[in-house]
Order: sequence, then C-alpha cells, then structure tokens
Amino acid sequence: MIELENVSMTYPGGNQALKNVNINIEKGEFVFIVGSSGSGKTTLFRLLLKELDPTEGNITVAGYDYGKIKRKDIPKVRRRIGVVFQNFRLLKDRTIYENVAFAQRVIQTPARYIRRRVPAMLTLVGLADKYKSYPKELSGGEQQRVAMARALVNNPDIILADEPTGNLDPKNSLDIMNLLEDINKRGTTVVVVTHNKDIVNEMKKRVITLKKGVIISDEKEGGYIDED
Ligand SMILES: Nc1ncnc2c1ncn2[C@@H]1O[C@H](COP(=O)(O)OP(=O)(O)OP(=O)(O)O)[C@@H](O)[C@H]1O
Repeated sequence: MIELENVSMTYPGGNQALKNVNINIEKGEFVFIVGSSGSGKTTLFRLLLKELDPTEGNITVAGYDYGKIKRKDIPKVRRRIGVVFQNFRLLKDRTIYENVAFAQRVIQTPARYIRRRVPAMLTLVGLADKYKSYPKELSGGEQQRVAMARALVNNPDIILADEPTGNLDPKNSLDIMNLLEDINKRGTTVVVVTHNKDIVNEMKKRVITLKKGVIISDEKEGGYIDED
C-alpha cells in the first residue's frame, strides 16, 4: 500500500531531512512513525501526500508510482488518503455536518450519496447527535472525531494522521486511538506520526523510529524508544 525505496530528501539550502529510507507498509497495517523533533516525520508525511518530491528514491502509494504519476492523477491518489492533523483543521463557520459533507462536495459526490454517507460517518465516530453544532461548541476530542469522520467520508484506503492526539488529554487521546484501531480493523491502512510515548507503548503496533532522517528501528509490536 505504501512503499519507500531508498528515499532521501534534502531541502533547498542543504538540510538533509531523510537519508536512504526504506519502508514497506502492507494493506491493512497499523503503523506508528516516531522520533524526536527534527527527525524527519513531517517531511515523510508530506512526501506521502506528494506535497514534496524526494531528492532521491521512489515512493509508491495505493498503486501510484509518484515518480511517474501524471499531474491529473495526483488528486486521485490524494482522495485515497484520509488526513488527520493535530489542530483538527475544521471550518469554523460551518456545522459539523457541513464540515464532513464538504470533503464530498469538493469531489462532486452526488447529493443523495452525501445525505446517506455523512450521518453514517458521524454515527461511526459517536457524534450523530451533534450534526448541527459548530466546531467551537465541541470539545477537542469531539472536534478530532469530526476530523476523523471527514477523513473517512470518501472511503480512503489509507488514513495518515499527524500527531492526532497532540492537543488532547490522555482520555481523549485513547478514545481517538481506539477509533483509529476500529477503522483499521475494517481494513483501512493507518499510519500515525506521533510523539505520544504512552499511546505507542499501550497500542503494541508496528513502530518505525526515525532519528536524524534515518530509520533506527522498525519493530512489529514495538514500543517508544527513548533516545536520550
Ligand atoms: N521547508 C524546509 N526547509 C528546510 N529545511 C527543512 C524544512 N522543513 C524541515 N526542514 C528540516 O528537515 C529536518 C526534519 O524536519 P521535519 O519537520 O521533517 O522533522 P519532524 O520529525 O517532523 O520534527 P517535529 O517533531 O519537530 O515536527 C529538520 O532538520 C528541519 O530543520
């Protein structure tokens, strides 16, 4: 589902963020990407979305070879990736329903399909009764669940989450992780970039650890490696 072959990324100016990274993530896996600040996690995330191109190596996501992909196919591959961010990134002036529906409207999904799909996603994340609320009326944990519903609404193959529990307390963090685990059990590949040591240790999933742009460990049922 996701393959990086000898991927290196050097930013203009000379910062080498990733060095010869090899990762293979199969369909249906749940993977944590961890590492201290500056280790290259965000760079990896942006490469997977094709927001950046590597300076060396090959990336394949959902069957698309990023080195050969046609420009018109980039939105197609992005549609197969649901993205969740630390700061939720909801539209403040839209209701919860509209926030989730918006992701479908932009890809011109038929209205009758949206009317079925949005409530189903809000039910999945436990927020069916909040559909008329605005983001500021919800707790941080609830807002992140809306962001998850939005990420899932187009039925992606992959969920990419960048520090999804970064703004949440331990209870809400665990709820979000349990939701990601449920989604994973339904067949979606889940990749979570995080600093959250407790969560990583609790979940016992595959853990890939980056340090200064190099993979220093890739463990099947791993834990958080303290570097200091
Ligand atoms: N746009 C950029 N231009 C130049 N250098 C960059 C750029 N973005 C990141 N870097 C450098 O690349 C390296 C990796 O950064 P990256 O943001 O990928 O790390 P990170 O693991 O996500 O860190 P954090 O946990 O603090 O978000 C760092 O040395 C950083 O300074």
